[in-house]
Amino acid sequence: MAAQAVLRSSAPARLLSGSFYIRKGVLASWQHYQSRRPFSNEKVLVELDESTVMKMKNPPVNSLSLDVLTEFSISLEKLEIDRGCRGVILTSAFPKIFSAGLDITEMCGKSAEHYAAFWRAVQEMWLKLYGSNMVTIAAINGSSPAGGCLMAMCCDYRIMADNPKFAIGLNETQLGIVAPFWFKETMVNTVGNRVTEQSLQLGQMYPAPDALKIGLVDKLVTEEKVQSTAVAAMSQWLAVPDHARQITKSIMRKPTIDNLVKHREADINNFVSFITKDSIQKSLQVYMDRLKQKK
Ligand SMILES: CCCCC/C=C\CCCC/C=C/C(=O)SCCNC(=O)CCNC(=O)[C@H](O)C(C)(C)COP(=O)(O)OP(=O)(O)OC[C@H]1O[C@@H](n2cnc3c(N)ncnc32)[C@H](O)[C@@H]1OP(=O)(O)O
Repeated sequence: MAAQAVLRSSAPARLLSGSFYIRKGVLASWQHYQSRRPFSNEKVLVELDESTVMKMKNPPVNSLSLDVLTEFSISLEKLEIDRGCRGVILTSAFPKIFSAGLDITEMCGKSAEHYAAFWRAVQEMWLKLYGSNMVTIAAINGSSPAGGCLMAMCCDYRIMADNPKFAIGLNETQLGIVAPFWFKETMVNTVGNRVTEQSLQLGQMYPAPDALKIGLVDKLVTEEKVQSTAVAAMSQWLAVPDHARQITKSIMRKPTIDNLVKHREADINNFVSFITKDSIQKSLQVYMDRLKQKK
């Protein structure tokens, strides 16, 4: 029930509405006490040290299952209403993998109701992260295909481990599926139209150095320095007055967010009718089999 309640609330209210601050003020004291403690979730750890760090921990590859997405949205919502938290670093608990993207098993052989619930959870994660009032920094400590890349692109700043074996991109077409319009818009807002057009059609994954060249990530550092560099970047971003930074972020992102909010139900219906097609189910199955065979 709690998960559903959170999943129905919408992120733009956080980024765009003044009432958010009133709510923050009223609830601040007990929330401050509550949320300054680390959360002990199963698959999304929230550590409150020098900086607030959200660590995805869904072995083996941090695929974004319905559970992970739900837990992620709830954790982010908790931080969002915590006045003591102005910024969050998003990373992975595992070396070498940031996130393998959406959990393909959630999109195979399930009911239409399941697909609809799953897709709503994907949308909610995006609305909350892309629409966050907080400074969000992705510490990309490994590969990050598709939904993993989307999460990273939702952040304000991206630091990636400097290893050409780690790649990032929206590779959906390689699976025989299509990145929806709001994935596309997030990428356009990050790297521009021309690069997005080519990347999406080819389903291109960019090794870290190439990701830096096209502006998909902002900085490369050695694997060991990813998190400390994120902490340093966070202090830089937090030196800017919150209200000015938040309004600017909102001006930049509002049209993209509004577009999904407006078409949210149609987007769910589109996803369900697309993913239930036999040909798409077959493509996903072939892709999964190939993943398993590569060992
Ligand atoms: C016209 C309108 C359109 C409307 C919308 C329509 C369509 C919907 C679009 C949906 C958008 C989709 C977004 C996505 O995110 S799809 C997921 C894409 N992800 C990938 O392609 C990543 C695949 N995985 C990998 O490339 C590699 O696993 C790796 C992440 C680079 C890690 O490599 P490695 O360390 O070598 O691990 P393994 O490959 O051995 O994998 C370990 C086990 O994990 C399983 N696995 C991997 N990825 C996933 C995944 N995304 N979901 C579920 N399971 C995954 C893999 O099969 C291995 O399992 P096993 O141990 O049981 O063999």
